[in-house]
Amino acid sequence: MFNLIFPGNQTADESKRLSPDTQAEEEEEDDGSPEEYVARSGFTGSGSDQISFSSGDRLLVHAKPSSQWWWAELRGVIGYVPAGYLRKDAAEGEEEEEEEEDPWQDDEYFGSYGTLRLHLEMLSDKSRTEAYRQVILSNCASLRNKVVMDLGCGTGIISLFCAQLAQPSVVYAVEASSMAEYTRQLVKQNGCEEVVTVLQGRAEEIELPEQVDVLVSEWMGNCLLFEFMVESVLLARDRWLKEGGVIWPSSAALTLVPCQADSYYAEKMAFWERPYGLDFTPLQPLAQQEFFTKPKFSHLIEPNDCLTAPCDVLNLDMYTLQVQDLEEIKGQFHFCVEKSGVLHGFTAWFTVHFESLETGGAAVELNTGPNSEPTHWKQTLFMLDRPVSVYAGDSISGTIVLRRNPIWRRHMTVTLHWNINSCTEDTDNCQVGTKSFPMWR
Ligand SMILES: N=C(N)NCC[C@H]1O[C@@H](n2cnc3c(N)ncnc32)[C@H](O)[C@@H]1O
Repeated sequence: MFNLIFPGNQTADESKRLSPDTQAEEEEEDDGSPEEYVARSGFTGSGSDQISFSSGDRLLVHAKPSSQWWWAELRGVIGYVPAGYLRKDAAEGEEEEEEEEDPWQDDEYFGSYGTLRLHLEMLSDKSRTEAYRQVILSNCASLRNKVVMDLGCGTGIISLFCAQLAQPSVVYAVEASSMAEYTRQLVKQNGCEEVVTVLQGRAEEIELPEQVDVLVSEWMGNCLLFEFMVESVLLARDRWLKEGGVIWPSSAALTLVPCQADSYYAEKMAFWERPYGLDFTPLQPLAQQEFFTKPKFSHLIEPNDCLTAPCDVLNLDMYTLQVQDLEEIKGQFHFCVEKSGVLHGFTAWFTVHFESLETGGAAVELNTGPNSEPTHWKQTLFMLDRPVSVYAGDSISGTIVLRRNPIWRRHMTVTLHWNINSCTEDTDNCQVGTKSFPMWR
């Protein structure tokens, strides 16, 4: 898991990592006059306060209330625009060599996997790590003499499980970060060098000496797709997986549920109502913008926060999924409210399945939802701008769209559209809502 750009609720030690907030502070102090920016790519605004633009449009930026959303003007229309879609327009004659930032942000990304913090977090996650161990254990007989690729092996834990619990002919452990040199030491330290070969490099670029029978990877990010490491897995599948080979995980599902989030709402919004007997409610619009614009990663939803039964909104088949499918993935949902309560938002989590190498063998499942052992991913909470009371029998239906950022290739925007239909016959009130959540650019 990797927090490329930290959400508003980042912890103190994470705040020192480069994030747009830091970049915004580093930009020269502006003198308040609007600045001209050029759109790197087109954007379709959602809601009344965002403006749409096309690639190449010149926008006048009047204010930068946050690192994610700026207040800008285009052809007389003013509204919020996503800062990541804009680049400064070089002044006339000024030779501004704008250092084009890597859209994959690989320096930060692989740089952070070169330290132990994230590997310790992943290895300390027993649910995650034991699930992969169970996959190897339950397929140990079929893995005999097989050629395996472990994509993004990190410290090599999956490769070591393969060598320790089964007898594959070889495991190619591919790792792009500097952790690879330590992974080699761990392989040797555990007497697995006969079976495990560590290759340092990006999976898309390294050369394997042969095709593989099994491609295994732990690629899942927050809300399943964040980091978009899945693209590397699909490219490796197409290039290195034998016809009839097995990919682990074999499938992935994203699950959604309408939920209450009383304590989070109280902590970030209700707090301003009467702090120390004073009325701080004029700050609530700021709180909404700052705390509810982005999803909340690592949210732990209690089962009784769920207002309905959850619903799988996306199902990905790792054998047929194509890289271009990742640009925009749509899902639908229909929930029946089981108990009256307050709809503060929606919570998402994922489940992956590992099919058995033996025909008819049992699949292994890794479920990161509230009814399973917690994992380091926990769940992802999408807070609505305003809570809505809902009643048993109401229905909540709508769509979820995961739209990959056309510029920052590890990021996406999650857009929710919902209709709340009251069940009481005498009122035909149907509340409609929509909100887009940048993750993170
Ligand atoms: N969300 C996750 N599971 N992240 C695990 C990412 C692990 O895979 C490594 N990794 C990610 N993408 C790649 C890639 N294309 N090639 C090789 N290693 C990769 C990364 O350095 C880290 O050790």
